[in-house]
Amino acid sequence: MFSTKEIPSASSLFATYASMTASVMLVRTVVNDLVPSPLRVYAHSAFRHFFKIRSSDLTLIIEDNNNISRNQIYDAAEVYLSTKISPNTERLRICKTPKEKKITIRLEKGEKIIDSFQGITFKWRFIHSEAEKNHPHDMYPSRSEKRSFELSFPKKHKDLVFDSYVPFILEEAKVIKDEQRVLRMFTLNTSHCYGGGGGIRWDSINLEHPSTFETLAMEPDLKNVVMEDLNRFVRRKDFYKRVGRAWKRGYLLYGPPGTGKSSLVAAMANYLKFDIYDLQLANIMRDSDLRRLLLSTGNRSILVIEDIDCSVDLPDRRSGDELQRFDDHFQQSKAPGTRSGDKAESSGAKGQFNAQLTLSGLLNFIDGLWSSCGDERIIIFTTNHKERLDPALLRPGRMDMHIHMSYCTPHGFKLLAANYLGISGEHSLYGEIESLIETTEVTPAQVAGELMKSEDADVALGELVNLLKRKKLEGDGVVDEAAGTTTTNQEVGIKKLAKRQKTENTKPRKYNGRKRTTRKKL
Ligand SMILES: Nc1ncnc2c1ncn2[C@@H]1O[C@H](COP(=O)(O)OP(=O)(O)OP(=O)(O)O)[C@@H](O)[C@H]1O
Ligand SMILES: [Mg+2]
Repeated sequence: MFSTKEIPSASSLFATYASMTASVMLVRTVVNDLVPSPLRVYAHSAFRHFFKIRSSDLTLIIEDNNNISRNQIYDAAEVYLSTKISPNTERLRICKTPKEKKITIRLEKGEKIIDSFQGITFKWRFIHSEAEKNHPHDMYPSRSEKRSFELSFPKKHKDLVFDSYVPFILEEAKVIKDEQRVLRMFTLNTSHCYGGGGGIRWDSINLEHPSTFETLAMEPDLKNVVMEDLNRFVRRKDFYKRVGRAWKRGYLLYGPPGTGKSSLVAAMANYLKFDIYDLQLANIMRDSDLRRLLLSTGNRSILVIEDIDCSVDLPDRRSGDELQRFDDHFQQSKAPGTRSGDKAESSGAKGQFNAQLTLSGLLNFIDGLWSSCGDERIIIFTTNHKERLDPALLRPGRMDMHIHMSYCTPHGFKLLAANYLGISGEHSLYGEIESLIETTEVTPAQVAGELMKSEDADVALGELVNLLKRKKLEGDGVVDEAAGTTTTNQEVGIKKLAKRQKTENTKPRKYNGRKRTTRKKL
């Protein structure tokens, strides 16, 4: 603190400043005259080198692209940092496109985020700048946006950042993106094909099937085996490459109608976050179409062919005349007044005329070109009649896993009761239901149907008891839905055994067009 007396006057301050400036200029003139220029420059830079204040931090610049392709680290950081927004953040950008499930949150320019990883603090800053691009031939300069992140951290952790932190962000972003990903369900659009211009092509809608492994009534051991198999498949990219196999896996789901085959396909898609391509072979007439369609499927997808036993006939290749007749027939069936969507009708027509599509052709293509041109492909066939399938489909290595979806068990029933009625513990009717289920072949779909009849657990379970008793009363037997006949338990056993023996002894007959009146879709 100065006393009033000690405060220097403005004129004395000016005089001091003027004399100092004069001295500095004098020294500079003397040095310039006496010291040669190169030596002067060297001395100057050496002085700056030794006396500059050094930062202990390293800053990495992560730009959004390198002018050719996107920078994966930038994209991952953008996703990762959107989960690290702190209460201090002042400006954010939000967006939601029709195809997105959730609102996307991104940082606004200049915003900072503090993150910590393995006890180390990382400072992130989002930079968004606009630069003018001046090309020699452009009359008007265009503006280009540059987005980047600055990542600052103590220099000594440089290796940790490259070896652990950045890979961690890439992995985390993948998980977050998978969670947010809206799955698509692709089906065939035939409206433009065969004379209508264009060709058969995939159309997609959001896949909003709610089936998951939690909601599936399946024996826990089987469920675990399937989930573990899927996990192993997705994490073994390097393995498949090393052993020279295409990164694909095939599943055959078989069992009576209403046992959850389609639900399992949806559960697998939801679990892996894979899109579904529902290939209705009945709509494909030419190998060339099939090839084009399969090649246009995306990676990380499940290709499903439902009811493989009835959707493909395997005739010998027929003459071109017959193919022409088929095309004519197809055009007629699309004429007004005909039921073009009738599955029985179209499969009958196909069985009669289709000459170009064969199951072995399909399998060869799937084994060959298609499987090797993409990554993370799953193919699933479903059938109610495994014994009717062509041996080519069942030969080792073609379908990696055969999954039998069977009738409801006491465990499956309890899971459905918990899901549909919210019963968490026991119920007075459980004992009776469980013993009835053990001795009656009832599908999970039938059980679910009864449980949906009332929100009142007592009423719904009462309905289920009635159904089970009715089934028992029908001659202590079961309804063999696949055959559409009622048989006794013993006969079912005998019939199954007979079928199996027949299958083992003889080549399965080619089954052409099993007709079903109702068709459940994914
Ligand atoms: N195992 C199951 N767990 C839970 N729900 C099931 C199960 N099986 C069937 N359901 C219920 O029954 C309905 C029909 O099942 P789904 O379509 O999966 O049977 P499916 O085996 O594919 O029959 P289909 O052979 O006729 O195609 C489903 O929407 C689901 O609500
Ligand atoms: Mg099905």
